[in-house]
Amino acid sequence: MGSVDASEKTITGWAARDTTGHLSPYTYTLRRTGAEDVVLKVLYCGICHTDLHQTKNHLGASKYPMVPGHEVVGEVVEVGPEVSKYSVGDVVGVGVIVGCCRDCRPCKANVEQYCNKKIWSYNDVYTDGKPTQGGFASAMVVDQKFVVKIPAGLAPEQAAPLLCAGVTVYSPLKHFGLMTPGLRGGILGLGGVGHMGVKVAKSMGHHVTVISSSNKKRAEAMDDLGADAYLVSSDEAQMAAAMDSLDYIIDTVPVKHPLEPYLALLKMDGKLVLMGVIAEPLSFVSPMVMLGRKTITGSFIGSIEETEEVLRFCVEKGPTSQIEVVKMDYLNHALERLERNDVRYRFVVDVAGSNIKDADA
Ligand SMILES: NC(=O)C1=CN([C@@H]2O[C@H](COP(=O)(O)OP(=O)(O)OC[C@H]3O[C@@H](n4cnc5c(N)ncnc54)[C@H](OP(=O)(O)O)[C@@H]3O)[C@@H](O)[C@H]2O)C=CC1
Ligand SMILES: O=C/C=C/c1ccc(O)c(O)c1
Ligand SMILES: [Zn+2]
Ligand SMILES: [Zn+2]
Repeated sequence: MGSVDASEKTITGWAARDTTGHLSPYTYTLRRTGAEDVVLKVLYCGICHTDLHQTKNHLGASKYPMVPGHEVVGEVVEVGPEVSKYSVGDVVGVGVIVGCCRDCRPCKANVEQYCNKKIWSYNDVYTDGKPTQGGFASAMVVDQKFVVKIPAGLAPEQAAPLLCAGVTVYSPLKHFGLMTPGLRGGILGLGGVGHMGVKVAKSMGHHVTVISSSNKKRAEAMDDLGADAYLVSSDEAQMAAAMDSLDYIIDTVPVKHPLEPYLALLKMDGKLVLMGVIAEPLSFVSPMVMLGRKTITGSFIGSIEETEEVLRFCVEKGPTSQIEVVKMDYLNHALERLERNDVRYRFVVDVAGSNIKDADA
């Protein structure tokens, strides 16, 4: 049993106000702690490309002011009276989803990320009618169902990228039966999600080929991340030599791009798993999938269960995220660098170390 603070907390987050995506301090109130709510002091929050899509309204549904951030690691500072899973002082994580209906087929199958009534951790409306706000803030209040424990052996800043990027690659590999050692995988786009793809797939015993838009990341991919091969997508000779060689490709490119060059890399029955959030039609001619019985599919983050699993997997098998830790006053600069593909490979904001001044403090 925990104690409930009956007052609303006034806190500060960094919010985008319009489609420029520029973030600045914003004061708002958190809901009163409900029976099953966990209040966390945010320690670290990773910056995902989705934060850019949302703050800049790439998907056309952004609502402002918007405090982004969905790779949140925090310390529990208060729990509601019916919280059984967490206690004050626990280090916990929150990802993309903070609510679901609990009654539909996906919810009953514990794949709540596919619930049509899911509630996003920001840019959405909570059950009390208030906007949800994310992790670039001093604190969050989250229902315990959408909170995961950060296991011992994982540094909090290291854990942050696993809560979106990590589980986003783990979930389809598991769901599509692609965890068998010896498989040959491709990672298209070596950014935040892509680099976790290399690390997780290597830890599963796969032969991993990075497919990148330039040669700039070759040495790092091979020497630091452990990739086995590296292709530059514009190099026709390299791409032709690699035809019919991959069991799957995890495609993380965040902008419109042709699919056919990558379908050609797949073996018979190979799978192209789309991850990038792209609000424009992508195209391919049907023989590219028919002649080889290939699959184009997609996958959306992972469930809470899979998030707990990927955290354990990383502790047991050892893959770590490669991060650049920055303070909150670097957030806009970090987003600009992310937009111009200048990060190796995930920014993580040291929120607690940034001395955010809350009105209540
Ligand atoms: N499906 C899901 O559940 C999830 C989807 N996403 C989405 O996945 C995509 C990737 O996210 P994330 O890894 O954080 O993004 P990053 O920006 O960190 O990485 C994207 C990578 O794609 C490549 N790329 C090719 N063309 C471009 C371009 N024009 N601009 C930028 N990058 C380009 C780059 O790799 P290289 O230099 O090797 O070419 C780049 O590093 C985003 O659309 C994001 O919204 C993210 C998380 C979960
Ligand atoms: O970063 C995680 C979110 C991914 C995402 C996938 C699909 C979609 O329509 C989104 O708005 C976000
Ligand atoms: Zn994300
Ligand atoms: Zn549901």
